[in-house]
Amino acid sequence: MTVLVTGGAGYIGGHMALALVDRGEEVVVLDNLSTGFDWAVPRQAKLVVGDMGDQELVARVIREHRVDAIAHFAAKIVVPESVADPLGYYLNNTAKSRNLLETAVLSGVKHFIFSSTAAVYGETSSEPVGEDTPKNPMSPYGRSKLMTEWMLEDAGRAHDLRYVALRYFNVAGADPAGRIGQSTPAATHLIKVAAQTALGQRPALEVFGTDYPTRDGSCIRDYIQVSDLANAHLSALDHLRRGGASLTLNCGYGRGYSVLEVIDVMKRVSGTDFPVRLSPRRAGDPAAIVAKADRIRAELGWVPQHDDLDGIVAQALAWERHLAGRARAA
Ligand SMILES: NC(=O)c1ccc[n+]([C@@H]2O[C@H](COP(=O)([O-])OP(=O)(O)OC[C@H]3O[C@@H](n4cnc5c(N)ncnc54)[C@H](O)[C@@H]3O)[C@@H](O)[C@H]2O)c1
Ligand SMILES: O=c1ccn([C@@H]2O[C@H](COP(=O)(O)OP(=O)(O)O[C@H]3O[C@H](CO)[C@@H](O)[C@H](O)[C@H]3O)[C@@H](O)[C@H]2O)c(=O)[nH]1
Repeated sequence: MTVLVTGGAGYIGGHMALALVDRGEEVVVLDNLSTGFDWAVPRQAKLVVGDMGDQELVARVIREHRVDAIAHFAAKIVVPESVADPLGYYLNNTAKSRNLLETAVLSGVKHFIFSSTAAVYGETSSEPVGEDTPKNPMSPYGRSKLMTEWMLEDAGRAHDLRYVALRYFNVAGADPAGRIGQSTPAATHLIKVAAQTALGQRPALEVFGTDYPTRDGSCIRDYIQVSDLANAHLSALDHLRRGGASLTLNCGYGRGYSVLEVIDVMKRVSGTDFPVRLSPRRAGDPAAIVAKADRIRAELGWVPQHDDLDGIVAQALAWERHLAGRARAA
């Protein structure tokens, strides 16, 4: 039995590939390396460089590696970029996921885990947000992912395929053992950008919007540590292999931090008082989004091990230092 990890050369997929090989699973990664890195794939996993929408290639990989489960991470993920290039996002995230799903069904793969996102909810009035909250995505990125959830739901009804769609909130931090982390140099994620700024790689950190209806005017997010998230996928895989029913679950800790609070933590943990600039709002950002996080614990027995913002920030900093060392050595 082999798990096919699409997007396994990327940030979260790479942590999943690592978690799988750490527990002795056979892993094949399929990645087009558009934002991923071949060196991020654990050496015990096989890397196939290619596109997840390429049905002939995917069918061959499934056959040759006797794939029994697909963990589908491959996507374009930048919210403002999706506002500027919606059709590119619908092609990569929705149309190619359709192809992947069809190949899975035709090839007899029965277990599918999908990287969905809190961005499917959009602006919400209820806080925290439960899975049944009406979906109102504010960006093409969020819509591209919601459409894939719908395809999964329909395909699960029509075919012999069960799935777990995990709606991640804001993923951050790095492998606690320091083996991998978030490596995209142009990443837009707050904690990554704050770590780069603390290390002097960026002149200042911009706060996008300080006039939101939140406790300090900046946006509130639920930051989940990346290996905790990978472990949730392992539990989802075990659930499906046990014959468990299809599920759609939030992945977050159920607690929100504002942008300004995250900056304070980064300043304290790094010991640097880096420059911060107050800037206008960024397109497509909801004011606050925090997970109602009990269903995943009940359904999968998931118990987070790294629910600690100081620790998450310290891991992000350590990984950024590691990347700087790599760049100097190259
Ligand atoms: N980072 C977050 O905070 C976050 C939050 C919610 C959901 N997600 C979801 O998690 C998944 C992984 O995100 P990430 O942060 O690791 O991003 P990432 O950019 O690091 O990883 C995505 C990977 O997919 C690959 N890829 C993209 N399109 C492909 C294609 N057509 N064929 C093959 N490979 C392709 C890229 O090369 C990259 O390695 C995505 O589906 C994203 O929507 C991420
Ligand atoms: O330099 C920065 C970067 C971000 N932010 C703010 O920080 C918050 C978090 O932003 P970011 O880290 O970019 O994450 P989100 O836009 O919330 O989106 C992430 O989290 C979503 C789930 O909530 C995922 O779907 C997306 O893929 C992922 O990018 C937002 O209010 C941003 O405006 C800043 O103020 N300055």
